Amino acid sequence: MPSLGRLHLITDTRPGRDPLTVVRAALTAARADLVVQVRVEDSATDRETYDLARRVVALCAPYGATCLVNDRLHVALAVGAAGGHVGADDLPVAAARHVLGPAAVLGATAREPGTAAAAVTAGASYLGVGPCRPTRTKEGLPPPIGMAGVRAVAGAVDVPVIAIGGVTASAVPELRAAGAYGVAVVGALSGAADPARATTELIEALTC
Ligand SMILES: Cc1ncc(COP(=O)(O)OP(=O)(O)O)c(N)n1
Ligand SMILES: Cc1nc(C(=O)O)sc1CCOP(=O)(O)O
Ligand SMILES: [Mg+2]
Repeated sequence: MPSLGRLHLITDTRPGRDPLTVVRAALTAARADLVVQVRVEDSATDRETYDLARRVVALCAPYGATCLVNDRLHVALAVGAAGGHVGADDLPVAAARHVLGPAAVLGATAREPGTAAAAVTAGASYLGVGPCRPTRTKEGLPPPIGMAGVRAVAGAVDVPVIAIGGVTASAVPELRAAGAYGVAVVGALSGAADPARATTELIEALTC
């Protein structure tokens, strides 16, 4: 399995957003270092998800960037994505690994060390850990786990920890110091006036 990119751009498909324009801009700046996770609203149909994911796979390919699909692993397989991401309401990690196969990238959400270690044992190749900080992008999340929460999970596992939730470039140094390998963002790129420049700032913070 190739090494995992440190910057994960999660598509923002809320009304009024333009996820493909943001993906294109981020790819020009991050190239092969970018992981794009196709995440859609729960109300989106499988066909809509498939159409978006197919386009993202095609955009990523010339750059050697990685495309993952959130939740809907059948869509990941159908479009030839590199893998997927699952959380507590999705397929269990072991079942997701069975569906995707041994070579796929498989992310799992974990908020504390016990579930993190269990997810790795079940087959997760990276963990999405958060919310690190307050975020308005997703409703219904538990309170932020902060840097201490990231540190606790990172100390319990030997796979990359991808910090998520309210992440900005200025927060990256403390997240790395807490053990995060990389970050996943929605608003920091989707809401940026210049997504390519914002991508460069995140990559620089992640690799300096
Ligand atoms: C990198 C990363 N981390 C966490 C999540 C959240 O997944 P989940 O808990 O399944 O919630 P939804 O995104 O499906 O609403 C993620 N998608 N990516
Ligand atoms: C989809 C998602 N999952 C989270 C979790 O903590 O599990 S936080 C989140 C949204 C992250 O968006 P932003 O970068 O705009 O804060
Ligand atoms: Mg999910």
